Amino acid sequence: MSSENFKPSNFKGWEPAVNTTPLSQYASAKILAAHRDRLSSQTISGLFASDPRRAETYLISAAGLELDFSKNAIDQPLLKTLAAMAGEAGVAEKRTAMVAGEKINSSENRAVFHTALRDFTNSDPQVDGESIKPGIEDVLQKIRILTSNIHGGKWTGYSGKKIRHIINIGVGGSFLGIKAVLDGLQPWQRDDITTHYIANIDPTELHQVLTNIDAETALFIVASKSFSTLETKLNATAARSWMLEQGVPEQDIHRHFVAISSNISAATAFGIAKDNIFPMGDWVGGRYSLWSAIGLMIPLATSYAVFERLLKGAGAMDQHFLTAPFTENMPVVMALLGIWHQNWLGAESHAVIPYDSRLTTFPKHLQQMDMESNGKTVTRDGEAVHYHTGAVIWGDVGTNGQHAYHQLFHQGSRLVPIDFIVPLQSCNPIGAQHRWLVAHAFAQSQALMQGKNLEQARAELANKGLNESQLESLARQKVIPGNRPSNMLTMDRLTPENLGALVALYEHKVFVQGIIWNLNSFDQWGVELGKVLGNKIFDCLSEDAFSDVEDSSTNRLIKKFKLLND
Ligand SMILES: O=P(O)(O)OC[C@H]1O[C@](O)(CO)[C@@H](O)[C@@H]1O
Repeated sequence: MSSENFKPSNFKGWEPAVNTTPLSQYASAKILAAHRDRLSSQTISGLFASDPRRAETYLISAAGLELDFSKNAIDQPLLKTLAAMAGEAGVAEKRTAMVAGEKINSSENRAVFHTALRDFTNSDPQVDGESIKPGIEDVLQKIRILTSNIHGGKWTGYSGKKIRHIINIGVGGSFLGIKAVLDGLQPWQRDDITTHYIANIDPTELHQVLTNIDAETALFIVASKSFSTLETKLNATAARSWMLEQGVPEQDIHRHFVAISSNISAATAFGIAKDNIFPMGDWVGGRYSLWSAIGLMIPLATSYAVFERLLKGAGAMDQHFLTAPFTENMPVVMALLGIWHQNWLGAESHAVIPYDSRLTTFPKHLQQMDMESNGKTVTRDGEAVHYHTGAVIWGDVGTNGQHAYHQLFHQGSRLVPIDFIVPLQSCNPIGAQHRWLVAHAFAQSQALMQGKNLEQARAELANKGLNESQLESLARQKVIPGNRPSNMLTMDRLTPENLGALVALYEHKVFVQGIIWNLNSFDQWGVELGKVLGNKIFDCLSEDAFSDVEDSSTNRLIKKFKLLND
C-alpha cells in the first residue's frame, strides 16, 4: 500500500483531508515523491554493484555504536532531501529548545529534559530560569547512599537480615525501561540480590512474585511519577498488606518500602516515609524516566558505578545527536529512514530484532517509547494530520524470530523495515554459539536484500533432479523478492555505556520523527479514555444492580462476569 492509498476518512469521527503528497507542508516532500519514482527502478543490490564504497558511505559511528544503513534503497540525493525535510521541520530548533529546558510538551506545559539527567558536561540545565543541576545531584547522592547501605548491610529488613529481594512496583515507563536495562546488564548483576517486577494489575503477577520472595529480606520500590496510577497503587497496597500478614511490624514497614515520584504528597499520603521518597522533576516524561530516580533498581541490582556508566553512554549519544550534521547523525538518519518507509513506501510497522538474549525486553520498551509518543493523529496545533504517523513497533530476539515471523519479512506481502541489533562479542561465550548467532544476523539482512529470483530457484531444483512439470510451480513458491530494507546496528559488546547509548539513540529517533510529523510526542491523552471507562465498568462489575452501559456487547460481558463471580 502506498501512502496515497491511506484513507483516514474511512473512520467516522476522524476525517482529516487526505493529501496526495505525504507531509506536503514541506517543500522537500514534493522532491521526495520524485526520488521515489526515480529509485523505484533500482534495487538495493544494484546500488551496491554501482558503488564499491557504499558500505563505508552509509555508515555512522557514535557513542560506541555503528549504524550500517547501506542496505536501504537510498542514495545521496534522497538522503540529502530527507535531511532537508528535517531542516524544514525545525528539528535543529526543537532540539535546541529541548536541551534549553523549554516547555516543548505544550499540552501539559512541561519541559522535556531527560537529557539533563545524563549530562556530564559543565552545562547548567535550567527550567523556569532555575538550575536543576543541584536537585539532580542531590537525588544521585541519595541513590548512592541507599545503594551503599543496602549492599553494605547498613539498611536491613525489620529483623536485621540483609535485603535480598528487590521488587519494582510500577507500570509503563516506570517498569519497561528498568527491566529492559537490567536484562541488558545481566553480567553486572549482583549474586546476592534477586529482582522482581509487579507491573500488571493481574493478580497472577502479584501472586507469582509474592510466592517467590521472603518478607524479611524484601524491599519494594513503588515507582510512579504521578503516584496516581491505579495498577501501581493497588499493587503497592496489596504488597503492603501481604508484608503485614507475613509478620512485619507496622512500625518497621518503612524499612521495606521506598518510592519514587514527582507527587511527594501522594506518596506520603500512601504511607511511604518521607526520607524514603526519591523525588523526580515533572520535566522527566514517564517513558524517558529510567535515567531518573525511577531507575533506582538499576544501581541496587548492579552498582552505582554501573548506573553511572549507563548514564554516561546515554550522555555520549546526546552529544552526538546535538552536534552531528543531519546526514551523519545516527538518530536523525534512523528517523528519516523510518519516515521514508512509512510515509513514502507504505510500510506500516517497524521491527527491531536484537541478536542478544539480554535485549529481549528492549523491543517492548521501544513499543512504549515510540508508540505512546507518536501514536497520534492531531498535530501540536490541534489540526488533524493527513499522513501516517507512528509505526507499529514490534520484535523479539533472533534467532528465535527466524523460525517464526521472519518468513513474512522474506516473502510476505507487506514491507517491514528492520533494525538488527548485534553485539559483536558475547559476554557469555560458549563454543561457537555466538559466531553462529552473528552469522545468522548478517545472513538475514543479506537474504532480505538479495532474495532469490526465479532462475536461481529453477536452477536449484533442477540440480536436485526435479522434472520440468514439478519444477515450475515449486520454483515460483521458492522465489524470494529481496530488495527489503534493513539497518544493521552493531557494537563491540553490550556494555553499560553501549546500552545507555542504544536507549538514547531510539529516544532521539522518536523525538525527530515527532517533530517532522508535527506531533507533541510527550503527552498520551489516548490512554485516558480507557482508564475512565475502566472505572465505570469496575463499578458495574462490583455493584448488585447496574445501569446499562451504552452498548449491548459490553452489557452482555458484564452480566456474564457477574453470573460467574457474584
Ligand atoms: O509513573 P506513573 O505516573 O505511574 O505512570 C506510568 C505510566 O502510565 C502512563 O502515563 C500511561 O500509560 C505512562 O506514560 C507512564 O509511564
